[in-house]
Amino acid sequence: MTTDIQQQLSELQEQLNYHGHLYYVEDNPELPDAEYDRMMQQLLALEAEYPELISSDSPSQRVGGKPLSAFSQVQHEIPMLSLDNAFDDEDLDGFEKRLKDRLTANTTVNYSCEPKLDGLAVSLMYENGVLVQAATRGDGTTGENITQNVRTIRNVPLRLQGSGWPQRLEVRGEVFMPKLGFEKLNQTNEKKGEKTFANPRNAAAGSLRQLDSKITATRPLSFYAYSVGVMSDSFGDSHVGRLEQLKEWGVPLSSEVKRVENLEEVKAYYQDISNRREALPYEIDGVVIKVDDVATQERLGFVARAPRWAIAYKFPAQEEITLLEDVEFQ
Ligand SMILES: NC(=O)c1c(N)nc(OC2CCCC2)nc1O[C@@H]1CCC[C@@H]1O
Repeated sequence: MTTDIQQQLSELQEQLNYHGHLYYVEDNPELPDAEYDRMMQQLLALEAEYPELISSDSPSQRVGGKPLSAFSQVQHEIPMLSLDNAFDDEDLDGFEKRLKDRLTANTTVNYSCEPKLDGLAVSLMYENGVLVQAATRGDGTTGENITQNVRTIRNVPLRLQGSGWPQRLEVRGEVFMPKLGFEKLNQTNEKKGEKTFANPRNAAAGSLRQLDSKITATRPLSFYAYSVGVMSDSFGDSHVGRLEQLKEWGVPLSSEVKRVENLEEVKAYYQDISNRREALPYEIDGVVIKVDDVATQERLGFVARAPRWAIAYKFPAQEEITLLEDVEFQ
């Protein structure tokens, strides 16, 4: 009897995970929402009848249990670093000069170019392909355990897809609130006379810091990966290649991640993203440039808390741009 029910449960979970991935990660659903909801109701009914068969990575388990009294602490096995800043092309030239001085002459260096998402850095730990822990970056060494809240983020896979992932795999990335979701949340809160948020970053931070994950579950949060931390088996020798491998395993990435072959192309990428910044569905405050080759990253290492092999190339603060417009129209 139970095996038959178990068969039915795992098929429903499989279907809901597959269609949930298409909807939340690929933004390309195959199923009408009503059909998806009907299947979820079916799963919930079955699990209510056989609670002993509920598995933690079931799609029905996204919204956590009772509220926490406090967040427990998490020690990051590998520190979560911050980034040095560049503000103009000269700073960028200096970044490349410093790193090339430390490499054998005329080493060609490819770069990974990524939008610098303006949200909160988090760490997702997967064991045997199942999400077992999520933590904030905190001070880089110690963060807060926000697993219950991160599980409510619809594009965060509770279970990795495909196969071949390391037994332990830490995915690092940014939790953010897309601009449209932010606008809707503030309008709703305004109407209800509740507090509104100053910007999507604050809204994301406030939503992740809820002790009651049922509140987090109502907030339009999203997640994009940007690096790998702990891995029990190493994979890939290119940073962009690793990110693409994460995508194969069902982990969402920004579609703007790109490998380029030299600093000129980095500057062109920066200009292109800067031109399209207002049209992007999420807020960014620059682009992140990384040496793509993993072995070269390891050779270059870090200075204090920031890597020698990565830099954030920031846009001028918005108010400066406004001043500039004032000057032009005066
Ligand atoms: N905010 C981002 O989009 C971003 C990114 N695309 N890539 C990285 O790479 C890490 C790994 C190596 C050094 C920093 N970090 C990012 O954000 C960091 C997290 C903490 C401080 C920065 O905001």
